[in-house]
This record gives sequence, structure tokens and C-alpha cells, in this order.
Amino acid sequence: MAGLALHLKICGLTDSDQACAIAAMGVQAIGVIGVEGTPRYVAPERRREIYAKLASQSDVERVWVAADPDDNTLDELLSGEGMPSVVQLHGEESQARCADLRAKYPSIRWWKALRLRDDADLEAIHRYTHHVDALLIDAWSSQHLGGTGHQLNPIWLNKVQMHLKGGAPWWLAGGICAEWVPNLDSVHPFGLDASSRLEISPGVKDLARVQALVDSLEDRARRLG
Ligand SMILES: O=C(O)c1ccccc1N[C@@H]1O[C@H](COP(=O)(O)O)[C@@H](O)[C@H]1O
Repeated sequence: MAGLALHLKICGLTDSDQACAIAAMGVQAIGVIGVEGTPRYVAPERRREIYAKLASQSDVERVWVAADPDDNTLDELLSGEGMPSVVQLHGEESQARCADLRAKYPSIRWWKALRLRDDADLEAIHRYTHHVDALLIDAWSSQHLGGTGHQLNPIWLNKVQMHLKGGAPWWLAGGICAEWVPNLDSVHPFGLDASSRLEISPGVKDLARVQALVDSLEDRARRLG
């Protein structure tokens, strides 16, 4: 994928063949959901199969999306074949918890998802940014932790971006798809994280929509070049 300036993570995969097909499109990260009771949840053994197959065929980041994982779960899942390279914390983890996990598992990269509603939520950026390897900025929903397709207001994103300056690299999530890319001209995340707007049904991606997003990022990179 020559010329793609923004990194791309495709999240919510449930099938190893589809995960590998998307990795082969040149994306940098593939996410699998480990939050029980959510529509794209994949059980631990199957997650391991997906990560193991990805690791054998590509060098993409293998992201485990978790919400408030306990110590036993972490000890069990962050060892052996088919482990993730990144844990994306999508729950209520405090900044102290993030710092502890990062110190305890230094070979894993720790990303913290922040679900933002309004200006009052922006102080969280400053609390977390020096305790994680990356932040993931997502849109707020009162009912779901993620995977909602809700998009952040592109004008407000300019303000969000000012708070992120000088901190950890950040990924932008929330309803990302090819049609949304033109909103990014003045916003410069490290990468984009896309899921539900690329789907046929929860956990099943439409590869044509994934390819359209890849293509639109290449066009953007050429245009801003
Ligand atoms: O996708 C899910 O089902 C999910 C469940 C629980 C926590 C996080 C989840 N998804 C994360 O949310 C972002 C944004 O999704 P979308 O593009 O707005 O649908 C997704 O990439 C995951 O990281």
C-alpha cells in the first residue's frame, strides 16, 4: 500500500480467513473483540487462532479489544502462541491501571480508548496520554462501549486534536469509512480505526468497502502529498 500516510486498523473481525484477506490489503492492525455480550465477541480460543494465523502470514498488529480485563484473564491470554501484540482497553480502566499494565507486560503495546462527548471529556486525554502507547479517540454512546458507527463532529475534532498534541500517538475511531475521509483534511491522527460501517453484518466485513477505505486513504495521501 504505497503512499498511505495514515495507518489503518480494521476492527471486529471474527473469521481468520477474512482477517488475513484484510491484512493482505496492507492495513497495519487487525482488531478482535474480547468483550463478552457484544455482537462481535470472539471467544479466547478462536481469538488465538485468528492471531496465530495473522502472525504466520503478516506483520500486522494483532489487537485484542478488552473492557476492564482482570489479572487472571490477562495472565492467561498474554502468553503462548496466538497472543495479541496490542491490548486496546475499552472499559473504565484508570490511568494508574494502564500504567501498571504497561509496566507488567512491557512487550505488549497498550492503547486506551477514550469515548468523547463534549469539552468536559477532553481532560481525560491529559490524564492518560503519558501512561499508554497510544490513545484511541472514539465517539460516545450511552448504550454501547464501541462498534456503534457514531461519528465525531469533524469541526470539534480540530479542538480535540489540539489537546492530543505532544502526547501519545492517537487513532481516530467512530464510524470511519471511505465517505468520511474528506473530513480529515485538517485532522492528523496517527491512524484510523474502522469497523461497523464496513460490515455486511456484525463481525462480517464487506471487502469492497474495506478496499474503498484503503483506496480513499491512498488518494488522500497523494492529494496532501
Ligand atoms: O465493535 C464492537 O463491537 C466493540 C465492542 C466493545 C468495545 C469496543 C468495540 N469496538 C470498538 O469501537 C471502534 C469504533 O467502531 P465503529 O467503527 O464506530 O463501528 C471499533 O473500531 C472498535 O475498536
